[in-house]
Amino acid sequence: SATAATDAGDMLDLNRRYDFYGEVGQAGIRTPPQRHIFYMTFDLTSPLRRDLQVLLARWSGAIAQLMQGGTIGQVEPSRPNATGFDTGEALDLGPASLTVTVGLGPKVFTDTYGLADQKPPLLRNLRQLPSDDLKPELTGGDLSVQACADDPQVAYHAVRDLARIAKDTGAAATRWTVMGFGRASAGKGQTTPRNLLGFKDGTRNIIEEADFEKFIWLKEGGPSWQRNGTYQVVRKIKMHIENWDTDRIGDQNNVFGRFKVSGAPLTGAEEFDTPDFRKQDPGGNLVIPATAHIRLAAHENNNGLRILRRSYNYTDGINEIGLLDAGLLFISYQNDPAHFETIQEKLGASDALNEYISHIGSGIFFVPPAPRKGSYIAQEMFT
Ligand SMILES: C=CC1=C(C)c2cc3[nH]c(cc4nc(cc5[nH]c(cc1n2)c(C)c5CCC(=O)O)C(CCC(=O)O)=C4C)c(C)c3C=C
Ligand SMILES: [Fe+2]
Repeated sequence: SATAATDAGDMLDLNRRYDFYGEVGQAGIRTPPQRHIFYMTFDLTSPLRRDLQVLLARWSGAIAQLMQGGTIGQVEPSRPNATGFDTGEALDLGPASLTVTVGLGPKVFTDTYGLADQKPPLLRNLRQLPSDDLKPELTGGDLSVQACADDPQVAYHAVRDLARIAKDTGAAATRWTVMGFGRASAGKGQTTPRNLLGFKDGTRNIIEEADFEKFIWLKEGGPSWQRNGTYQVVRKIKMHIENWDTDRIGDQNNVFGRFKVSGAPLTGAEEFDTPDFRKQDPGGNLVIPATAHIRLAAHENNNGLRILRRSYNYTDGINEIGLLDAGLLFISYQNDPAHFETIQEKLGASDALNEYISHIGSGIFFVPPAPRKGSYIAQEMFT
């Protein structure tokens, strides 16, 4: 059709704002995906516990103000020789549904910071997975910041001003970053968007509250302050889109096990029809092929495992040989990082999509619950 999606969750309201404090998990996880992301990781640069503590406190205060559409300090100080605190480029743009989600990497929970005994029980580096082609400069990080908004400049401003605070405290320095667009996942009330391969992405995602309780928020194990936290896995996945564009449509549909335009499974007619993984054609071949992405990833074929996907499309422009350089910033949330590994172990080994993608970046972070008002992210781990 020639019209844009008009589900309630697709309507842009640049005055919409979310709360940083007091929610179950941090904002930016269950929040219906906004249109843009600026994702950045940081390395810790100070060995001092106090510096990390001050950074998390100052980030929290700043994020709370930014999510309300405010500045984090003066843009134009009255004394002419003073420096502005807020860089100013988001003035007048509104809150634009900004959420900033902060994650803590494995190095936070070490003796360096006296935090080894506070380590989230399941936090560790991901194991090496089949088909990994990870570049060190796009991998790892001790802190992550996921800023999402309906205006890209609002998201960028948030990350930029948080990076300034990191530098100012001497606690952390930038490591790797991805700017993404065209949310490649759907939340409640949203039309399923498309990734850069042209397929609807996010059809069978976690939506219901009961599933968030079951698969996303941490409920037990570890220190009590970690309750309602979750684990964030991020993968920068390059897509060889120029090769993809030369592939026959029948093959493209077989790669995913779905029809490109409707998003319906190859065994159905409508997007939300349940795939029938047993169905065979008259020749005895599986209608959804053995190597189809959805067959390998579906909870029916993974002992009921489900993860929340909150990905975005990205482009890095043109590569060194003149090809379009683009892909998917895949972000998933789950209450055990092994759930991601179990699915990716299968995908990395057998997915027909592997011909067209490479996992080039990776990170894993514990995302603490939302702080209470007057408190800051992970404050309890310092007490
Ligand atoms: C390890 C987890 C996953 C990675 C990595 C991943 C990469 C990836 N996916 C697409 C496109 C689609 N994925 C779809 C479904 C889907 N993908 C995963 C997991 C990973 N994907 C799951 C768990 C599911 C749901 C499976 C199911 O229950 O049926 C789909 C189909 C539509 C949908 O349900 O979202 C598409 C399309 C790309 C392009 C990609 C890497 C670049
Ligand atoms: Fe997928």
